[in-house]
Amino acid sequence: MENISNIYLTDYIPTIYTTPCTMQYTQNGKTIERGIFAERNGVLIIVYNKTQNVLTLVKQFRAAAYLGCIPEQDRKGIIDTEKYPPRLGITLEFCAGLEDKNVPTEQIAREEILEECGYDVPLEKLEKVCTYKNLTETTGARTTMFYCEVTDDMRVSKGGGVDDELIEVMEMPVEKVLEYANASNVNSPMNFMFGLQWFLYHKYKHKV
Ligand SMILES: Nc1ncnc2c1ncn2[C@@H]1O[C@H](COP(=O)(O)OP(=O)(O)O[C@H]2O[C@H](CO)[C@@H](O)[C@H](O)[C@H]2O)[C@@H](O)[C@H]1O
Repeated sequence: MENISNIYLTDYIPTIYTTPCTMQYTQNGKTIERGIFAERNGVLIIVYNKTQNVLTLVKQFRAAAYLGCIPEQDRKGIIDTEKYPPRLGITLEFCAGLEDKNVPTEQIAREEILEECGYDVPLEKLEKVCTYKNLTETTGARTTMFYCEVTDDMRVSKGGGVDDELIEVMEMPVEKVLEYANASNVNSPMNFMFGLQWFLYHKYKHKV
């Protein structure tokens, strides 16, 4: 996973995943401009394997998380990977994915669990938690969070993602996840911290 080299930034190349734009509006007579990096809506699934009593998480290299570790003055040309090793961009997250098909959100979530974590779950196993905004100022996209309990017999593959995804599935006892999340610097997104808090409060306290 960390075999990453030849990293450099280019001008923005349009993709179907992100749309940068500027919104202008007049508020109380004053013209305001706001830069927006619109992105697609997505799903996040807290997967708990109740045979093993572990949370099923995913580890992967995230380009934006890596970029955030590099000061602006060192972003020109080929990035110095001795100074900024690619492991800085490896994050631990809940299973997640973008709503890139015109099918119900539950179906997107089911497919992400299969592709990333290797569990084939019936739709009725998915418990919708809530839908929330990712970042209100920069993207405005929403994520629908689900909770899903799985058992060993639902495993049909190793998971690991599809196409250019390179995902390592990490099945961790809750105590280990808590140890990780209690560090002063955590290489995980806000939705991981939120999902973990939700799980502890609504599910885990009833299990111990
Ligand atoms: N910005 C981008 N530029 C180019 N290609 C891209 C891209 N984002 C995705 N892709 C392509 O789409 C593929 C599938 O992505 P997924 O649907 O699995 O979403 P991902 O797990 O990256 O999380 C995504 O969805 C979750 C849930 O909303 C978010 O938390 C997370 O930030 C978001 O990356 C990637 O392998 C990549 O090829």
